Amino acid sequence: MALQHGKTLNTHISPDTWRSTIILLKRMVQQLEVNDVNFEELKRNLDFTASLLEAFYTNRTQQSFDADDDLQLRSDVVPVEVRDWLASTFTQRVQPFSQRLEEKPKFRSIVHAVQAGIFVERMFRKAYSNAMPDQPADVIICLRDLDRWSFDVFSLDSVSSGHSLKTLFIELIIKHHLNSRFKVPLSCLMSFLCELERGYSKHTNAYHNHTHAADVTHTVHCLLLHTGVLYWLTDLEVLACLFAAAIHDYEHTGNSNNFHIYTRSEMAMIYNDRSVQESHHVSASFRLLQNENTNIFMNLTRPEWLELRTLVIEMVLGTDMSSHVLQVKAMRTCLQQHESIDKPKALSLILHAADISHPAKPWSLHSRWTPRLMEEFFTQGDKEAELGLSISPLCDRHNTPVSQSQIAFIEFIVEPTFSLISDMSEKIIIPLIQDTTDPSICSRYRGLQWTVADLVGFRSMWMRHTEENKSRWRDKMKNGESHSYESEIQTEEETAGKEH
Ligand SMILES: Nc1nc2c(ncn2[C@@H]2O[C@@H]3COP(=O)(O)O[C@H]3[C@H]2O)c(=O)[nH]1
Ligand SMILES: [Mg+2]
Ligand SMILES: [Zn+2]
Repeated sequence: MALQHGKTLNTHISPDTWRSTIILLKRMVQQLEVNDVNFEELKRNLDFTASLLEAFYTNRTQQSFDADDDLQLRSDVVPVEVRDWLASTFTQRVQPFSQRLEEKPKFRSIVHAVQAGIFVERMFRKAYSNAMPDQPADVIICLRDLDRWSFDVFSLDSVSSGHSLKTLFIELIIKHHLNSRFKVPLSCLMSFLCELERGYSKHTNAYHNHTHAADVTHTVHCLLLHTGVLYWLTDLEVLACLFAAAIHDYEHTGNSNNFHIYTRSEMAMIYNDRSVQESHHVSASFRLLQNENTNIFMNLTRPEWLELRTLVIEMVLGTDMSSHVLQVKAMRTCLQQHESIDKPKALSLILHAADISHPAKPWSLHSRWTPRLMEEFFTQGDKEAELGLSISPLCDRHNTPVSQSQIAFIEFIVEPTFSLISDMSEKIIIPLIQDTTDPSICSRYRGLQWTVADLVGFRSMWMRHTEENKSRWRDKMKNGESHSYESEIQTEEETAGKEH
């Protein structure tokens, strides 16, 4: 029994986490023995162990991802069209990672980490939001859920009159104290965000618009918070993460990179077919900063600015889906070989995970993103048909198995990525906790202890959602899914009607 457990744990929950749990349980017993019980703490610790056991239980039924065999697509399970799409989108052999200066991960001091833990704990528990004072009441109410994985960005977009990206970005910058730390002029920030939102509307995309950018920015914030990776970062790195998320699809054309390459678009010519759109998103966003009125980083020192730019470029280029397999493989190998984790690689993976996170969110959100994305794919298919090109996989509005493709996307792409993020975060966070030997820090230990609990809870939370979403898609398949877009839109409206 013990051996069997150990085997499963190696893939999903690290021995360090189990050790921390045992310490926690022993501490609870000691407290009970001497009748020194803090009910809040006891409840939190029990929550933690329950979440861990829940994650363990779910893991046993979870299909594991073997990075050595790329996507491991079994032809009897995945339809040909979906397999073609997965292979052409995620396994393209691209250029090796660019050489960067050998950079050892820089840990914030443990004192810093513990302080951050307490700070984050406070952020979570705060019953009010730090919203700008002149925000409408509905916006303030909506932003109270900002730290929650189930935060509804569609609601924020509606109560902020279509300014979810602007509202959310400002809120997060203030929340992380980055405006004061980097002396970001508020007027510049406003103008920059207006331009950013304008760029996201340029091609009137159903999916790749400012709401998606707001969603990804929020998700990056949540990932940093719930995994505890936030404690590992400097303020500048947090700023880089939020900025990269906000700009990561700026001026997206609504087409795939392959479409740009096949049609020899202007962008493909400029960027030599390499990460065509991602290169544009970064380049065009940095161009915005060239203008004095929109230069939100005007008060950064030159080294700060260079470090931020390097990080943002690497993170946004890492959202090119054709680098998915390489990214996942490299991080898996790093974890397996107990190498130190490269910060830019870790942060790129977090942005990539946030970019594909909606299938790991509640169905009420996932079911609203899917038809938007499908409509964008189908619009490209219509263009391809018009141009006499063959229609790309998943882009034929009359013949696309949406449910099957979503199940495959969740199983082969989303779950392995989130599993990796969870493992990586454990590896980053556990040493921060174990190194806590200074007695003055021990008294503040509870903040970080709580974070480990949150990290374990995070794993079981996303697993619950991916399982639920796959099961919803399976039900749709059983009920005879029509391959037409109209039926998907109707489903979305029904869902929204039922759940709101
Ligand atoms: N098939 C499928 N692809 C998705 C889904 N969510 C995101 N993606 C793809 O993942 C990509 C991530 O980067 P982008 O946001 O540029 O474009 C996104 C889509 O191409 C999904 O639910 N299903
Ligand atoms: Mg993109
Ligand atoms: Zn995106």
